[in-house]
Amino acid sequence: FPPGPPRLPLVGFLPFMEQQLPHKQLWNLSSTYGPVVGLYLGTQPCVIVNGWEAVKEALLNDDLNGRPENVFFKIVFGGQRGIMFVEGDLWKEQRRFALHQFRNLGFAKRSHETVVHEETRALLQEIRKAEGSITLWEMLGVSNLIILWAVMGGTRLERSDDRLWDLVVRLNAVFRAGDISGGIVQSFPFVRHLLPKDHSFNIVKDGLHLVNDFIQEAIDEHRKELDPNDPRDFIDLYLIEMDKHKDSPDTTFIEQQLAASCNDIFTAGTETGSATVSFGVLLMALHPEVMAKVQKELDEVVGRSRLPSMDDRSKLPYTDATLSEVFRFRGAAPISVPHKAMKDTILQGSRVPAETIVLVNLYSVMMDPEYWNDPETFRPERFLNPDGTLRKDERLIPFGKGRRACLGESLARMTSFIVFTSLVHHFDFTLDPAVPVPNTEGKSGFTLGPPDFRVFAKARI
Ligand code: HEM
Repeated sequence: FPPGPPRLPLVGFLPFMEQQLPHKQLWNLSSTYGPVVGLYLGTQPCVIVNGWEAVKEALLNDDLNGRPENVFFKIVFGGQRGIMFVEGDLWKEQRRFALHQFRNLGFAKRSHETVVHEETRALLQEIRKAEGSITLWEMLGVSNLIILWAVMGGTRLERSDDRLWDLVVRLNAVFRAGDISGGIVQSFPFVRHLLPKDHSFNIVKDGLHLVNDFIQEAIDEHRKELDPNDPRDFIDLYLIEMDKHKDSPDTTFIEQQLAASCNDIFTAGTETGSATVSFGVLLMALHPEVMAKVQKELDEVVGRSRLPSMDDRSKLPYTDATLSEVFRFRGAAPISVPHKAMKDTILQGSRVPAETIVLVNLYSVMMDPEYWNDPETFRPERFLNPDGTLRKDERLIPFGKGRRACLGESLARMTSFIVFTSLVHHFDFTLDPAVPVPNTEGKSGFTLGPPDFRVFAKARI
C-alpha cells in the first residue's frame, strides 16, 4: 500500500481532513509521500493521486474506474443506482444508453443551442430588471436547471416557478454541506440515526429527497402521456426502453434506475455549471482589463444585435482562452468524483488493492507551479499561441479524462460558453463593496463553489 500519514484506529485520517479546500491539503501530502499517497477514510483504504503523470495514469487505468458505495444513494434510492455512483456492466449499459439518447435528442447540438439561447435571453432580462447589486449563483442555477430539464423532461420550466428557486437553493446547500470523503456516516452508517436535523448529512439527504420527489412526479406524468411512437425527451426514451425489457428479470432498465440517472444529471449539472460561470464573472470584476478585451472581441465578432453562438467560438480566441483559464483556475470539481479500484492494480509502481477508494486530484494538475509557472495568477494569455490563436493544453482537465470523464461535458461547455460570453457582452460587472471578497478560493463541499459576492451589472448593450 502506498506510503501516507499515520492513521488513528477506526477513524483513520478523517479527523485530520480539512473541510475547507481539502484539494490543497491532500496535494500537500505529496511533498512528503510522493504522487500516490495511501491513507484511511475511517476503515476504508484510500489513495490520493496528485500531479499530471500519476493522475493521467490513474484516469486511463480502467481497473480504477469503479465507484465506492455512496451512503446517500443507498438511503435515497435503496442501493447504488444511476450513472455516477455505479460501476461494472450496470454503469457501462446505463452510461452508453444516456449518451446515445442524448445524442439522438440533439444533446449539445444545434437544437440545444436554441434552448440555451432562449434561457440566456431570459437571464439577461432578469438581470437588467434587477435593482442594485445581485448575487448570481441562484439566477444561474435556475438557468441550468431549465436547460437540463429541457433535455430530460422535455417541457420548458418557467423562471417564475418557485419550485425551481427552492430546488436551486437546496441543491446548493447539498453541494456545500457534502464532503468528498463521505464523512463519518460513509464509514459508520448507523451513526446517522444519532445526528441532529441540521447536520450536513441530513441536509444532503433531505435535499436529495426533494430532487427525487420532483423527478418522480415528472416520471409519473410522462407514464400517463407516453406515446411510444413519438418520444419527447430522455424520460420517454427510458420508459420505452423499460417496456422493451419488461419480461427480462435481470434488466437494469427499471424505474428506480431512471429516477437515479435523472437525479445524477440534474444534480451534477446544476451546481457545477453555475459555479463555473459565477467564478467567471467574479474574475471579470476582479480583472477589468481582461473583461474589456473579451468585450472588444465579442463586439468585433458578434456585433451588438445577437447572442454569441458556438459557431463564433473559433473566431473568439481571447474569449475562449479566458474561459479555459476560468476552468483551470477554479475548476468546479477539484477532486473529481471518487473512483475505486475494481481489482488489485499498480499505480506509479505502488500496489493499489481492490476496493481502495481513489481520490484523483485534478487541482494538483491544473495548478502545478512547475508546469504553469504562475498558476495563482489569472492569466488567459497562457492559453494563446504567439500568433493569437487558442492553445489547447492536455493538462486542462476540469471534466476529468478517460472512460469515466464527465458525461455532460459537451452540454456544459456549450452552456458555459454561451451564458458567460452573453453576460460579459451585455454587462460591465463591478463588485459590490458591501460584500468584501478576501480571496477567490471558493467554498468546498462535494464540488467547489464561488465565495459569497455581489456584483453591479451595468448594461453596455
Ligand atoms: C462545468 C460543469 C461541469 C464540470 C466541471 C463537471 C465535471 C465532472 C467531473 C470532474 C466528473 C468526474 C469524472 C471522473 O469520475 O473521473 C463528472 C462526472 C459526471 N458528470 Fe459532470 N461536470 C460538469 C457538468 C455536467 C453536466 C451539465 C452534466 C449533465 C448533463 C454532468 C453529468 C455528469 C455525470 C452523469 C457524471 C458521471 C459520469 C460517470 O460516472 O460515468 N456534468 N463531471
